Amino acid sequence: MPSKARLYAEVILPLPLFGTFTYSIPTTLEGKAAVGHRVIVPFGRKKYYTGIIESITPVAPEEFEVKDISSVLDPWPVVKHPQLKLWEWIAEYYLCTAGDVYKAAVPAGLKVESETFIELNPDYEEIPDARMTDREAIIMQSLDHNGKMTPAEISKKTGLNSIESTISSMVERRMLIIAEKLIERYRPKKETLVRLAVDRNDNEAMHKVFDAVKGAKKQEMMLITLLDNLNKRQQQQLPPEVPRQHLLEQSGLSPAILAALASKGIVEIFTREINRFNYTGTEQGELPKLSAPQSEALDSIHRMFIDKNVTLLHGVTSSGKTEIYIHLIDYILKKGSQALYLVPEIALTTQLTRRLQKVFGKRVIIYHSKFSDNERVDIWKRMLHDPSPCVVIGARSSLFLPFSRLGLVIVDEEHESSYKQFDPAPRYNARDCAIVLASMHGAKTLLGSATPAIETYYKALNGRYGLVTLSERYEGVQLPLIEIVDLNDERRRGRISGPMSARLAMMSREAVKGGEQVILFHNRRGFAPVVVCKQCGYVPKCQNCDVSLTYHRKAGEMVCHYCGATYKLPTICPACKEPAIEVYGYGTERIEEIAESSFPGARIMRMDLDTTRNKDSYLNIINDFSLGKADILVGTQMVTKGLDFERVSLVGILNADNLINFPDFRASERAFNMLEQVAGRAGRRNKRGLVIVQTSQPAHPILSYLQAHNYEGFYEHELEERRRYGYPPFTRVINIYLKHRDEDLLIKAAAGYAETLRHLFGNRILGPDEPHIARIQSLYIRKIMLKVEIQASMSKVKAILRSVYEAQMADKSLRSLVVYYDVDPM
Ligand SMILES: Nc1ncnc2c1ncn2[C@@H]1O[C@H](COP(=O)(O)OP(=O)(O)OP(=O)(O)O)[C@@H](O)[C@H]1O
Ligand SMILES: [Zn+2]
Repeated sequence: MPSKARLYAEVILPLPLFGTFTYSIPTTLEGKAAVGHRVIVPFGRKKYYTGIIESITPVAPEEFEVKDISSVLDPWPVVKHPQLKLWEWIAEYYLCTAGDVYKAAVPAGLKVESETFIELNPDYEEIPDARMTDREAIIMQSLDHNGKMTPAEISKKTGLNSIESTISSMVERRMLIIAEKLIERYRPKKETLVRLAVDRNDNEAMHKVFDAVKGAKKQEMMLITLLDNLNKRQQQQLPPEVPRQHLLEQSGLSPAILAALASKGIVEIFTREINRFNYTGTEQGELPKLSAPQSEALDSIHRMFIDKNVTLLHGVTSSGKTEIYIHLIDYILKKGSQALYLVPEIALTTQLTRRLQKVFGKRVIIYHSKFSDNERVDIWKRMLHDPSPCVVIGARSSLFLPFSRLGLVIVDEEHESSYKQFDPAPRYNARDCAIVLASMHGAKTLLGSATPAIETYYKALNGRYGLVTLSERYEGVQLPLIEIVDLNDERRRGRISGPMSARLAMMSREAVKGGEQVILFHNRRGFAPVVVCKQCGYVPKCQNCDVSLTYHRKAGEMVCHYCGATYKLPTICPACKEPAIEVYGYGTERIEEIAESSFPGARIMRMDLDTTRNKDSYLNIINDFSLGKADILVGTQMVTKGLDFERVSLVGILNADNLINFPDFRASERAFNMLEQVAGRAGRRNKRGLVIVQTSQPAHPILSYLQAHNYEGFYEHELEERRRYGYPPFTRVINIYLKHRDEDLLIKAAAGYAETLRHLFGNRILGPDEPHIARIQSLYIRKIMLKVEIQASMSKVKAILRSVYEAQMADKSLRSLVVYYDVDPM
């Protein structure tokens, strides 16, 4: 029998393993399995995963036996061509695997995976004298009672801990069997509807229907409610069906009544899948009218885009960058394309959504990680099947949505470090990926900021990017006045108690009295960042991380801000046994409390990680503050950027030292940006705002640039430092992280690794160093830094890094060493 040539698929799996995996396409699936499709494939001994087909080839792999694809999940590709190209680029550039990118890019609901279930072996015959331990008996009973369960469920049901070894011994003795089952996590949303089972225009039939409910008052009422609704819907040209819930609520009758009508064959009750994506936006409204400088800037952007793919809009805070973005988006939508509007933090989507919906109505799509997985799948599906013009507002992961005709990407606050994902891989910078994504679509990118990243401004000045400047605030409001308060001096003069100088307290009080609002910014959350024994100096640390704990009073516990582990505050010092544990310092929780007592009558709100755990909490805080339901907003960096509150006249920065003193080459840049941004929240309308900066280093150069709102000056100063010490934009930095449970082994391994690298890269290698936090989640950490000249070939550099990795890992004793890279660290 002449065998037809087979086809093979290269499949990306959601696993941290390099490369793609080859599967054969069974003849039954030929034509159905194509690039970008979701497929279920077997992997390892028993597992099944959802993979994405990256490519198809007729060339059979030589060395090994390939397995078949088990099934193809959809009749269409779930990932489109430019997206796959972006994934490839990210994996290559950020030195991670395609699987890492896949995991981050696609909502979990689209990744059906197999899960391990344990069940009783129906063929197991109890041998009369076989001994069973108590634990085994309990597990047997529970499985008999509940049917198959995952190991975790068994643990929960039986209350037994560490059951893995018990289970595996029972499996070996054939008492239990392991089954793999595919779990689909995505649940489509369903709507239950009611329609009439007979033709409403058929008088005879309708007579019979009314006869059938004669005497049954409630059924008759229900029927009339239904008919009423159907009439109304007919007038509105809507389909002849009514949501069941609506009928029940309107009639005030029970589901049993409706069921009775159904059993008499009068109505039909049926369900239908609906997209959670909410189409109920308002209709398209007016575009904002631009001021003269804004229109000029918009024209310049259009002109820049003629020969530049990327343009930087450098506009001071409250200059109306958002309004310009809105005009650009409108232009793109009218051309029939889609736009992506990236913001660095979810908090920013709330105010923006409202501003954009006013103009673009239901064409605004919001996407970020606070959406439930089901909601994310629904948005994904909508984007997949509906290529019509839309604007997506989102945090970094919205980059991965299946755009079909992207025409414009806006990266607002492009300097923000939160665009960089630090953990887990892919450690990508969404701004830089957005530029690549746009170019893959032939689209343009607009970067916007009042404080551009040094690298971005450098590229703009050198002509790589277009540059458009907007140097005045909307309606010519002056940039806020910056007043520096010297904390040391205040202490000497006894003019400070607690976290607030007398000056800041007085100005806050005055602002509130005058009906204005105040933002107090402090970049530490919790109640007190220092817990210490007064007697012996003992400081409680996280058991998993090299981090001292922060006391959270409301929760009544100490928290590790790295891994989230919580501990009880000891009353007695575990080291010296004295009851001398004290808490010091200030976090936002404590500042809120102090503000409450210092400003009696003032209404105070707090916005930080602890008060914004769920999706609506941002919205509520921002809305309430906008509506003037509070006078003072205390917050962490969340309050610093992009937010637009009309009545804020005073911003207090409680401790600028926390920002300035950071041992890393980006510290000054980060501090300047954050200070300028938070200052920019003050006095955005009408009156000039005031910013009070408390610091013990009043002469620090950053602060004088801040006082003059002199971004260019700061840039020149910082660029000189970067040049002198060989940092970006003059070099490219790749940090190589090594982690291991065993510190001694790690120290040796890191020294060896750095030595090998130094042979190849010379003095471009720095370290190994112990990072600021040298142990996280029980793993010790060392960092090696590689700085390469900007002209060097990155593909060569990366090839060398890979070969070093392979050579090092050949040493069996380093098997469990974790190695990863952070390319362009922030
Ligand atoms: N052309 C305009 N018409 C009406 N209002 C405007 C106009 N331009 C700006 N504004 C108002 O001025 C305020 C500041 O504008 P916007 O928030 O766009 O500034 P921004 O440049 O994005 O500032 P930031 O960098 O601080 O985020 C907003 O409340 C906005 O509505
Ligand atoms: Zn920890």
